[in-house]
Amino acid sequence: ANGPVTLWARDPKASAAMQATRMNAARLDGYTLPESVTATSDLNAVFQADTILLAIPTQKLGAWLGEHAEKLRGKRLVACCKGIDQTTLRGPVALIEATVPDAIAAMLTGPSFAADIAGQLPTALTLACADEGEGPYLQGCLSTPTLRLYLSPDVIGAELGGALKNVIAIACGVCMGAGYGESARAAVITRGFAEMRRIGKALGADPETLTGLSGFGDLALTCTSDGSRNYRFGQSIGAAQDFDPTTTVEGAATAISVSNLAKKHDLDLPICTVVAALSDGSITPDTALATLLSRPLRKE
Ligand SMILES: NC(=O)C1=CN([C@@H]2O[C@H](COP(=O)(O)OP(=O)(O)OC[C@H]3O[C@@H](n4cnc5c(N)ncnc54)[C@H](O)[C@@H]3O)[C@@H](O)[C@H]2O)C=CC1
Ligand SMILES: O=C(CO)COP(=O)(O)O
Repeated sequence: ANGPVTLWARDPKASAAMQATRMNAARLDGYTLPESVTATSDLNAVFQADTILLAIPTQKLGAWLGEHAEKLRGKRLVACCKGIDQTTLRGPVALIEATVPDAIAAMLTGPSFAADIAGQLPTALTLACADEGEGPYLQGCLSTPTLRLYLSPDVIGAELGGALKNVIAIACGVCMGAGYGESARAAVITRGFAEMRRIGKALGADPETLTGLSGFGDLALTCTSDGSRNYRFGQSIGAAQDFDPTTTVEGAATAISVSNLAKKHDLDLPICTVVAALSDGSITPDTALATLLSRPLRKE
């Protein structure tokens, strides 16, 4: 809404339809694009901008950045995706920093369903940027009267919160789909949050960041709402129902990355580990439950 904004999509038919109808019927039906938005499939139009928001799913981001690294040099690159890359075990900001080292990297994250933002419902997010000069600039130009951005210098904490809450949301969906109940879901949210803090500590995140919008805030939203695709994916596993494989479910891939991070850093992450196995169908919900409940009793 603060435009002008160029909205790029790979598929020329999809971008032409968006430009003509002012809607994205396939992904965000019922919402009109602001007049300031121009949809295109021409990437050169994107490279003319100084600030680029990247909403490509995390597992595809590294290759896209690598392909266009030269054109992205010196730009402000704001990652909007939430996940940990399976190949490199990096989050979106670390992927940007590794691939386009002279870009200004930032992360926009926190509790926000796309439809809520498009409907101009009140929303608060974290804008994480380690650059003290550019962070406030991005905070200002991406905030609107209904979209309130809080600034953080902690990009590691912000990218971990967004990535890990999706994994815990799958576990919560499984819990509800399998009929384990709301008390069990509350336990998963709480013990999942403990795992998030454990990973954050190992990777150098500020613990305060994980208690903010990008961590606890997004965990609260995604673990309790079937507006979340990760939660719904978990529900389908719990209820042994089919799930549309074309739906973007970042937490399934990220759970595997987290399991590998657990091995690398010698971390005990039981919920994330069972989510990785549940997501690829190698264990059932009842086996996951038995695994978690039979662990030795310990201090909280
Ligand atoms: N939808 C939501 O409410 C929110 C989504 N996000 C994050 O945004 C990211 C994207 O999610 P959505 O936009 O919701 O998913 P989506 O599935 O609606 O859209 C993803 C788009 O990326 C395109 N795409 C896939 N691979 C690509 C590639 N290699 N190059 C170019 N385009 C490619 C797909 O064709 C699709 O149009 C995810 O990381 C998600 O966690 C974050 C906050 C809210
Ligand atoms: O990140 C989101 C909300 O903050 C969207 O969650 P899903 O990707 O699970 O739909």
